[in-house]
Amino acid sequence: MNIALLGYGRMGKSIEAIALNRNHKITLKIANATDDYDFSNVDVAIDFSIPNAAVTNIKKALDAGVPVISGTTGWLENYDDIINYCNTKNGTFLYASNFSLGVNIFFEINKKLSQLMAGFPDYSTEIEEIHHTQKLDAPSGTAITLAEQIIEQTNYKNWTLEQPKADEIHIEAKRIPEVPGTHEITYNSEIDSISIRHTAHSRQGFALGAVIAAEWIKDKKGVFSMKDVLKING
Ligand SMILES: NC(=O)C1=CN([C@@H]2O[C@H](COP(=O)(O)OP(=O)(O)OC[C@H]3O[C@@H](n4cnc5c(N)ncnc54)[C@H](OP(=O)(O)O)[C@@H]3O)[C@@H](O)[C@H]2O)C=CC1
Ligand SMILES: O=C(O)C1=N[C@H](C(=O)O)C[C@H](O)C1
Repeated sequence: MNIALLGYGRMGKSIEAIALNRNHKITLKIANATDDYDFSNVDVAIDFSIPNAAVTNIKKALDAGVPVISGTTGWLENYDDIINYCNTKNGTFLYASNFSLGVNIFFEINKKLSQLMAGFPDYSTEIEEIHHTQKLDAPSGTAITLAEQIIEQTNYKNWTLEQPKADEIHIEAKRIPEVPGTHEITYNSEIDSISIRHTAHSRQGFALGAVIAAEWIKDKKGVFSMKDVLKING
């Protein structure tokens, strides 16, 4: 399979290593907006760039009729626009705030736990995410997905990085050198606390998940999620 890497930073390089190891070729690398987007020899595009570049990168791939997966976070205010654009072009698109198998299992645990906790209003919910100091966005895309899952199951209406109101989930975003990504959800009452945590030990899981998603999506049409790729029921 011929892959375009839209973004060639930490994730782009990790994806390249795994893709080559799985006998794929990297036939296009875009490192900034002025590069030549020549998709003529590309089967799938993988976007791990920066929040300001993701929308343009995704649209350029869709314009070229190339299936595109995006792991870039911090651009989701434009998600609906991208879905409409993809459908108009009869294209193929998949976004995931987190491509690792472990976090996608963790998402299911989060959903189940929040369903259970919805019946126990003495507990309040908070989310902590920890990432490396180069990360441009806060909170992480993964923390937003976790918060949205909880909001769907409970009386919480929103999330906030600030001091939370009663109907808001507080997300604490910590930046510590070299941390690949840690997410913890805690339910606190006066009596006790219940926590679930996912800790990434490296970027390997994100990169492998992205390559597996690219292999899966290559010949498909439509809009997909990692639940489709990993065949998660829930
Ligand atoms: N969904 C998931 O599983 C994961 C998502 N991510 C997300 O992926 C994104 C990338 O992360 P990471 O690799 O660590 O970040 P990096 O900063 O290491 O890489 C991003 C790269 O994109 C480059 N870039 C700038 N402008 C453009 C452009 N117009 N087109 C293409 N590339 C451009 C940057 O170049 P320059 O430095 O010169 O600006 C940089 O090299 C982030 O949004 C992060 O949150 C990260 C890990 C997992
Ligand atoms: O920027 C990162 O590094 C990561 N970003 C993603 C996010 O924002 O959730 C996924 C992972 O946690 C690493």
